[in-house]
Amino acid sequence: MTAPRPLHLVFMGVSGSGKSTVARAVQQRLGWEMAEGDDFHPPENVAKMSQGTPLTDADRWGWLESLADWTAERDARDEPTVLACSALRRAYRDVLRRGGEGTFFVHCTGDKHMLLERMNARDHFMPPSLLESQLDTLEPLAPDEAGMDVDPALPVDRLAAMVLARLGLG
Ligand SMILES: Nc1ncnc2c1ncn2[C@@H]1O[C@H](COP(=O)(O)OP(=O)(O)OP(=O)(O)O)[C@@H](O)[C@H]1O
Ligand SMILES: O=C(O)[C@H](O)[C@@H](O)[C@H](O)[C@H](O)CO
Repeated sequence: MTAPRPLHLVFMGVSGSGKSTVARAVQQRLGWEMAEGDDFHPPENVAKMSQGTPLTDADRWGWLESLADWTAERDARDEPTVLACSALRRAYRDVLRRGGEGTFFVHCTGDKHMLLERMNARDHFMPPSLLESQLDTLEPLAPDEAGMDVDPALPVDRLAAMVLARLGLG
């Protein structure tokens, strides 16, 4: 029997959906290395978003490749990882899946009203005006993609426990 590959948990969703918050909660429970996708954006992407202009596919490919490379490096060392990354389209997730066979997506969903409220309440470069384009771009997980949906209206502790339970890590 072949040894199981390390797990790579990717917390995905539109801006304000809580992916970074839930990813961090899970990371703290598991102690795995975590990357924040926002930290990998080139300055041009951050400048664009800050000015209220949505990113295009062309803006995202290099960024996604750098995240897949980060994961692949750890996969090669048999190390599991946690990543927070919007991963809005299936084609984007295809790039991230190149990081390792054990890639599993946790989609933080949430209704638009709640997302807007949360975006308005925080201090962040991503303006709430970009939520609409994020929702237009979003392609939810298809049944054949390894992953699960979670509702970010629930408390963070509960969400982290649900993810761990689903993966048999709780
Ligand atoms: N389950 C939750 N319950 C209550 N508040 C939450 C929950 N999850 C996240 N939040 C709050 O909602 C806001 C957005 O969360 P967070 O920054 O994690 O979202 P995000 O998806 O990473 O957004 P972005 O991609 O724009 O950085 C934050 O202020 C965070 O504290
Ligand atoms: O794919 C994208 O459009 C981006 O990753 C955005 O989702 C932002 O980085 C994030 O929401 C801000 O934190």
